[in-house]
Amino acid sequence: MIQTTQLSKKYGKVAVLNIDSLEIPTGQSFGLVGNNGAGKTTYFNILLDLIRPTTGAIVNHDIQVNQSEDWKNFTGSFIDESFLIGYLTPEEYFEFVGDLRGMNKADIATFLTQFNDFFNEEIIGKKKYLRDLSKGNQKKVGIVAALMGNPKVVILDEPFANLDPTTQIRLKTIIKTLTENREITVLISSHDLTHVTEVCERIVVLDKGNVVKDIETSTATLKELESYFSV
Ligand SMILES: Nc1ncnc2c1ncn2[C@@H]1O[C@H](COP(=O)(O)OP(=O)(O)OP(=O)(O)O)[C@@H](O)[C@H]1O
Repeated sequence: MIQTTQLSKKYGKVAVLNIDSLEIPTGQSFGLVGNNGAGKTTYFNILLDLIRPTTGAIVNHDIQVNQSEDWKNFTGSFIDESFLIGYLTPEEYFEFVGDLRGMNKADIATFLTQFNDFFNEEIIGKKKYLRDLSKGNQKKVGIVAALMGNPKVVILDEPFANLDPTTQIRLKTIIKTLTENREITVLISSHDLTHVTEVCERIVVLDKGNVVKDIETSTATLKELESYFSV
């Protein structure tokens, strides 16, 4: 369970996030949508203790994220390319992250074979530094690294952006597989309403930092969101 209580973030006098209460049960696939500047990344950054809230707190599986780092052992995330290390190759980066996650070389090799299709022969064995990969290929590395070491919580900020259509479809399969046993909590932000409604069982809409919709995904959700955003 991820519990958010009386959370706010202000820059100067400008409030960019204001969430009174939000509970994300364990095993839920949770989608966060909202227009540019709505506060999605701010929420994820607070959840990952990358920025401090002005008020309130987020508790990830009983650990208040800005009071202990223990949540890092079971939380995988990819927000943006600042999570990568540009002067490493993908293999070196996966070894680095895998090592942090308690995986040995054999574990890492076995883990990576699941993603052969997702990588589409563009990641492994190319002898390229991460900084020289295309934006989409950097994203593939970041997403896969976020899944290393059997995390209980996975947080992905706009995972579909910059990916080609084939890879987007493969990513949807990966996310659905990840969430099918309902043990892993997956949080995704997206501007792609079709993808997010397909992979998330719950969608929260942020507008100027406020929760304006909290929907259990159904066949009507995509239309509801499209009509909300077309106003
Ligand atoms: N360091 C900062 N100083 C001032 N304002 C900031 C700072 N960081 C973020 N903001 C503001 O906070 C608001 C929320 O930004 P955030 O990145 O969370 O939105 P978002 O929903 O992720 O948007 P997008 O869809 O464009 O990625 C924006 O108005 C942004 O300009």
